[in-house]
Amino acid sequence: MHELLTPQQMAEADRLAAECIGESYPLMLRAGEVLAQIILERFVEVRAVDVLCGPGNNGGDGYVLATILREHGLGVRIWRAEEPAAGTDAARAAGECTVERFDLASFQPDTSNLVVDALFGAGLARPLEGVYGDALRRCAEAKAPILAVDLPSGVSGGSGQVIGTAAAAELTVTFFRKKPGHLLFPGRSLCGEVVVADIGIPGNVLQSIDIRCHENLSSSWRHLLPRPSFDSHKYRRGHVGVFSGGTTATGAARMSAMAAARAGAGAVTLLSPASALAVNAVHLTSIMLRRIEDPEELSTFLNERELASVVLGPGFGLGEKVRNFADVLLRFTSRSGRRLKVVLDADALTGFAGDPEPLFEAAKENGGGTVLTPHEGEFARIFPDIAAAAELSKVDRARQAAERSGAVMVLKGADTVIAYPDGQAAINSNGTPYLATAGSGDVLAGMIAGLMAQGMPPFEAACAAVYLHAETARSLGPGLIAEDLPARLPVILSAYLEPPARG
Ligand SMILES: NC(=O)C1=CN([C@@H]2O[C@H](COP(=O)(O)OP(=O)(O)OC[C@H]3O[C@@H](n4cnc5c(N)ncnc54)[C@H](O)[C@@H]3O)[C@@H](O)[C@H]2O)[C@@H](O)CC1
Ligand SMILES: [K+]
Repeated sequence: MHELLTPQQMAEADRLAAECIGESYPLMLRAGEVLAQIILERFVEVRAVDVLCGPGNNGGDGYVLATILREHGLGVRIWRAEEPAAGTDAARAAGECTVERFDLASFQPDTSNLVVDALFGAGLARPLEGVYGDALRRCAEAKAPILAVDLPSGVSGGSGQVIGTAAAAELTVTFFRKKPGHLLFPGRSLCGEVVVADIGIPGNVLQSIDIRCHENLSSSWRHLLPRPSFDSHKYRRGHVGVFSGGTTATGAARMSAMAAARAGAGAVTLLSPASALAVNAVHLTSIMLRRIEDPEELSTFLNERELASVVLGPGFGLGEKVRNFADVLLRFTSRSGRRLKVVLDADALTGFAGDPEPLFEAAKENGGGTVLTPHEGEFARIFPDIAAAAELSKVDRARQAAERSGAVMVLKGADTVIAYPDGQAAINSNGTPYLATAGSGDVLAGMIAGLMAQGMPPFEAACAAVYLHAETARSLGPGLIAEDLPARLPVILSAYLEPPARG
């Protein structure tokens, strides 16, 4: 159930289902029934319902719902600006519905009633304004309780962007599968709770649809989480290198290093400039320490020791050095024939601002073994044109950046998107505002490197790290600081290493 369908894919699923069943109308009847069931179960106090019906099939669901609710004795009124076009399922539903209609332009929300927003769903094609926008604005101002059918009207199912106007719902009932717009902000915050209802679309229609986007749930990667075998030794569990900044900027790398170790890497070495060796040494116990001053020393070290993955960027500093180090790391695999997976974060991204081509070239040479972890600001510095393209969803921005760089992209935020160069993408949905704290990104970079070092493929390692990072933060809650995350990670990780419960 973690597939996310674009509105076009959902229309295709509806079409295939109708082909299977013989007609599409039963799906609308079922949609109305499940909506009624949910309202009767969840809004037991409500005695009257105002159903706002649009001209398409979203409105059609509203007409079916209104009929059923009235049969259950609720006070029901329909508010509409236009009737559905003749010959559509919505027109049939409207024709079979004898609930009294009122003009949407005169709708004034009564906050003791439930408002059902069945104006527009998957078919939203232009900015929602005029009589529709005004009605939703009045709902928002009155803080009327709203149940949205499929999506809050005005929210794009594809991007989660508001097109024109939208009013926040308490509950959104969507059909068959979620859409990206339920998980991407601002759509996510306007949906309230999202319930996915079964309206009889057979699951096998998905076999004919090329799904490229998923909700980041553990079922996609849990089976790939590394488990040490009895004959493991520390280097077989993967050796991670993390690069430290200078004397006054060492903490970020130590947090990455600790996170890599807590994610299960067998050995972690902090690679520090000479100036910061003493300060790092004071703080390290199980993490090893080694001086790396310049690209030559780095190459020697890489040739000497079998590193599985590295983190470059947290607290590292900008300028030639970070660019040169990134180049050596990204080209190591093709030069040596030994696989080195590379996580570039923070300064290793900003270091390429204004001239990102060398980064993309080198990352491509690393053949899918690179993970870039920008937040929106860092993203805009290395992909300014993609960041500025307002028509692209966050998923499409991450995808285009992954394709351009040949790297797995972790575009961070409250709705972090993980994208693979082939277009596969996952949207994370368990984020928490407690993660908006200094150093949490350094921990994430270390977790990704730690999982990759143990052999987890980069895309799945990034998905798992993003999810487990958020889950760890949720378990800590108020007062969380980044240092808490690695310490807490083993508890969370062990829960996901248990075999999934049956059923
Ligand atoms: N078989 C199906 O296709 C099913 C569809 N279902 C419902 O159907 C919905 C999709 O139906 P539709 O494709 O008809 O799309 P909508 O009902 O979302 O809207 C399409 C109609 O709205 C108009 N429109 C679009 N944007 C507008 C705007 N900003 N201002 C004014 N008019 C605008 C279009 O011209 C079109 O007439 C889903 O969201 C779901 O609720 C469900 O009934 C389940 C079955
Ligand atoms: K709607």
